[in-house]
Amino acid sequence: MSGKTVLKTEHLGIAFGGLHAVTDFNVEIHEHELVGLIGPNGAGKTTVFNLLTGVYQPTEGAILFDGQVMLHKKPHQMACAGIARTFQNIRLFKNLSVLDNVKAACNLHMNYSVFSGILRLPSYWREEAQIDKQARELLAVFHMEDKADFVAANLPYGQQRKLEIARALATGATLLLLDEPAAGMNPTETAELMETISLIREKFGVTILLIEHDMNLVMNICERIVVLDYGEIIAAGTPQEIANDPKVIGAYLGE
Ligand SMILES: Nc1ncnc2c1ncn2[C@@H]1O[C@H](COP(=O)(O)OP(=O)(O)OP(=O)(O)O)[C@@H](O)[C@H]1O
Repeated sequence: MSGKTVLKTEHLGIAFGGLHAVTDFNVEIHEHELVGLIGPNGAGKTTVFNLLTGVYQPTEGAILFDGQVMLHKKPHQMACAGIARTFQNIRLFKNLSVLDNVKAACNLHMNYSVFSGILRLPSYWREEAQIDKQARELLAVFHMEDKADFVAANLPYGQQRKLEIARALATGATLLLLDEPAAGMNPTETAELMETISLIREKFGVTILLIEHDMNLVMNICERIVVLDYGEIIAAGTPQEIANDPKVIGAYLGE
């Protein structure tokens, strides 16, 4: 596999009391890769995302991001380092406009001081104008520029999901973790989402790890797939290899 390693986990694991939700999770993901993380309900997929984003601290193993060991990092520190995510249940600022949702994420890297922000000094306005421009450009990539002033809660479901991805990208992330991006979407919205995911990978050069139950989406756009069952990796490989793996078939059929 070519390209530098963006994310590496070494024997990553977490136990909640006696329950080992994730055990000995080892993956290596390279720059620009699009990797799927699949598995039956309760297999530990979201827990892996919570570990990678600092929501949970591992009880075993390590996470390396861009070659750095990410030890005891909080969610905002993971975001600043370049790991952004979306959620299974959409978490937008529902009462804010579409544009403000994206701008709030851009603010992660704002440089003006609190002082110039409070006093509205020229440096604040310069940066504010720049962020406005960036946010609108990002919305245009998602064909949502005409929705900039809509209240987020009023968008159709599929567009709320797209906005969540736009917001994750606006943080300047290099690794995007998408938790069931197609959940609740109709086939047309899912097809459009698949195009959007491919497009943003090309345009922004991001690396993507996605959890998804829609096998059509996973098999079509992922280059590699990692399969979890009862918190452990039972298979990893190309979509073709995964589709024919007896362990995977067994896990899905509950054997
Ligand atoms: N904070 C927690 N405390 C206790 N148990 C937890 C916690 N978070 C997750 N678990 C347990 O860890 C296991 C894995 O859950 P997780 O949500 O990661 O699965 P999943 O693969 O994402 O499932 P789904 O596809 O249904 O979303 C489950 O048994 C769950 O109950």
